[in-house]
Amino acid sequence: MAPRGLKDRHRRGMWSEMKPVHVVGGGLAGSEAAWALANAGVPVVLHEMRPLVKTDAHHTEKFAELVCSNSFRSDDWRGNAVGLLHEEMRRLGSLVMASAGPAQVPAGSALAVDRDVFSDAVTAALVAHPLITVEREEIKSLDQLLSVIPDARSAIRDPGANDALYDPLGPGSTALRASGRDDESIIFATGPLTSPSLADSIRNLTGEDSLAFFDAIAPIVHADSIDFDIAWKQSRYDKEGPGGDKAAYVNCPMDEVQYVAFINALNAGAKTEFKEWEKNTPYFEGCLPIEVMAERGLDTLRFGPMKPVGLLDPRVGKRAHAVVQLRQDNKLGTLFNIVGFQTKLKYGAQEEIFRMIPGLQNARFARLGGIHRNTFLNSPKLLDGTLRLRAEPRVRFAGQVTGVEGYVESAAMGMMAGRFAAAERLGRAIEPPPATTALGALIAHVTGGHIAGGKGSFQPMNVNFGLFPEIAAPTHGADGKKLKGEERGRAKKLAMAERALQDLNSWLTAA
Ligand SMILES: Cc1cc2nc3c(=O)[nH]c(=O)nc-3n(C[C@H](O)[C@H](O)[C@H](O)COP(=O)(O)OP(=O)(O)OC[C@H]3O[C@@H](n4cnc5c(N)ncnc54)[C@H](O)[C@@H]3O)c2cc1C
Repeated sequence: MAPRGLKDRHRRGMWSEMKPVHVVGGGLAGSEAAWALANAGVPVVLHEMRPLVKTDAHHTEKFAELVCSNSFRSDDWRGNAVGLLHEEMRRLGSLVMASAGPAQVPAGSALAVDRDVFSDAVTAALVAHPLITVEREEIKSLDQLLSVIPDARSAIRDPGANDALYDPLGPGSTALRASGRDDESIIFATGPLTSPSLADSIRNLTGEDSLAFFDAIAPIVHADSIDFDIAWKQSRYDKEGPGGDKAAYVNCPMDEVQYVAFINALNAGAKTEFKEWEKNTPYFEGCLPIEVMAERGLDTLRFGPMKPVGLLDPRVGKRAHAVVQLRQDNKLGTLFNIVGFQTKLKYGAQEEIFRMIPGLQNARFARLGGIHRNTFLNSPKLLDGTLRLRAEPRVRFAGQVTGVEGYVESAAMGMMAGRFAAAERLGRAIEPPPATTALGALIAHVTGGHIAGGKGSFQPMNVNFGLFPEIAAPTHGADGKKLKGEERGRAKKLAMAERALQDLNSWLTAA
């Protein structure tokens, strides 16, 4: 997948003089960052600690491993912000998007993949690229790849103080060049499970002490252990997927008595104990453990992941009181994950309680749910507009550790960090994409565009239209009729998406 001519130019030694950019972490973000750099003609050393050092969630040594769900969520750019992000990434040559296409499995209007086919494709592309060298090692501290660390704490007290000094095109460049430090460039894309020693080093440099909190993993069930005399296949509201498939999900119905018993069992089930350092750390709101939702009230789950709307139980010809949905997890269709059922219940309790779900009474679990750490920076305070650490601008961050949430968002932030670092290395000016685009809106979120002065409490976020600048919503449809409620909302999203793609194209042309 490397662009034509790159291999030849590499063989002729055109880049032999150029110092590589180091990318630490070969997850979603690190893979995209390495790809963006290498395709711009910049050599890359990609450092990945797996399989020598493991994380609590990864199971393989592949790049861009999907640790939980196999879904990149909606692929519809016209009505959904993550679908728009897919489209923008495709236009910028995303490796993740290119590898997802051939790995796709049925999931209605969502883009879901066979996780092995997907990661194999990303890994093969990176390993084959002539400008990418892979090093399997843990980078234990920020300064392991840097010659000298400046007085970071003073820069934290006065954010931006180092900006001019380190700007490769700015007034301080000459002094840095003389010291041989201006061509050092590292992207840390070590993700929510950044190894503890590196996390300590980041904390020491930034002075931040609130880098960790958690979210949880949903269980995966073997398809042949689902009882299809009870469960049935149907997409919510019979929404069509790409191949016209209206039955992408497996649905397990519950009546009121079964539902109440299930909630009681969740509330009583044995939970994983929090470690001392994990206490008082908040969850991702979008990824709450099922038992935490159950604690919030009897009907919370019925209005969340167990909502029965848009689904008709064919056995009785009516809507169930609650429905548990499962989504295909691999290309073969042999595994299904329980949608939204991330959990911190103990393994024994999970098997017992999830087998109370009608249709899953004999379920065999390929993977049970789990609990994990999530490491992220207070980015509005720490990072500049091109994702550089203000206190040490030779260092960039990318991916989930910057405070975005989700596979696609993490990959997007890797792609942008790679493009910024490539432009810097090649001596080209680069502006972040406009905030009217999904990519620009995400960067604005993490670098403080939406939090005045970078103050306030910063929380990781999925891409959503709430991050985009306002647009006047169309009041009338193409047929001249006045739009109402939901119609107007849809028209507004479409207008925002069209504006985004237009602005992205202008930005790409100007770059
Ligand atoms: C358990 C779990 C479940 C999740 N479930 C979902 C989900 O279902 N859907 C979703 O959209 N998002 C999910 N996320 C959130 C997030 O989108 C993913 O974690 C995503 O993989 C983040 O991409 P990343 O590239 O930033 O980090 P990662 O993909 O985790 O990549 C980071 C890489 O850095 C390596 N690394 C770490 N420290 C070092 C070091 N010191 N030296 C060298 N290498 C290092 C790791 O081994 C890893 O390969 C989940 C996160 C976790 C932890």
